[in-house]
Amino acid sequence: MRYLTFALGKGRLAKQTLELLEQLGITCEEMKDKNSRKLIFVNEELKLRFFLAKGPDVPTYVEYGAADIGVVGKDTILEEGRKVHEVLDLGFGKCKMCVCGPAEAKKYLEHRELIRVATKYPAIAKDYFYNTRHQTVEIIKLNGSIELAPIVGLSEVIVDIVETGSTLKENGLEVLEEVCPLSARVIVNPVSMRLESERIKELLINLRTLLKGEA
Ligand SMILES: Nc1ncnc2c1ncn2[C@@H]1O[C@H](COP(=O)(O)OP(=O)(O)OP(=O)(O)O)[C@@H](O)[C@H]1O
Ligand SMILES: O=P(O)(O)OC[C@H]1O[C@H](OP(=O)(O)OP(=O)(O)O)[C@H](O)[C@@H]1O
Repeated sequence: MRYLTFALGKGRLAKQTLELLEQLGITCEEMKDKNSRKLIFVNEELKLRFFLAKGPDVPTYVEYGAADIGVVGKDTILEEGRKVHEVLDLGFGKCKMCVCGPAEAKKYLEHRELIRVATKYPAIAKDYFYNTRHQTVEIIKLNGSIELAPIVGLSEVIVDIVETGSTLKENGLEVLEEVCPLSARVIVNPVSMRLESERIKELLINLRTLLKGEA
């Protein structure tokens, strides 16, 4: 039997993903060793391999088949646009992609003005402004602390993730429009989906049953 390989996004989603897999009896003891510099972890008994990667790299590993299955935020799936099957909403990591800014920026949206939009998600921002709002804008890619942009005058608005809203509030900004809801999703390589359909289907059925029980 060949190994089934999982790519998990580092950071916020990793812990809950591992906890969920553990509830299905899929454990990887080695992965819990915080001092280890090892990148790939193996469960010999179940013939499974796991690795942690930067979120945006997860769909890349899955598209190329270097991982059969991945767990990543919906934002990353939309932004990366990779050829993968999105098969399950895990229901955690819930947040929203929003257009945010100071209250005064509402008028730029109402009048569809040529404004600057700072974001870590240029593809999502472009799709939203051009295809949904039909508004021409200049998109500026940033890599973090996006809320700074309208404060220091880099852009009129931002497109960013909002969870509790406290980052916005503490910086005098607000949600101006909601782009889409987000949560952690399971993605699968299209070829693996056919070649390993039995094992993958069983895993998905077990995950769905577990999630229903938790709902
Ligand atoms: N408050 C939040 N901020 C950012 N992402 C969140 C939040 N709540 C849930 N998420 C989800 O968690 C995923 C992973 O977020 P995390 O910040 O760990 O990774 P990242 O954005 O790639 O971070 P970094 O750039 O710091 O490595 C996001 O893609 C998103 O789907
Ligand atoms: O609505 P809230 O609960 O305040 O969460 C939203 C904030 O969290 C994320 O930033 P993150 O902590 O990932 O840091 P970053 O801005 O450097 O990416 C996101 O980009 C927002 O800034």
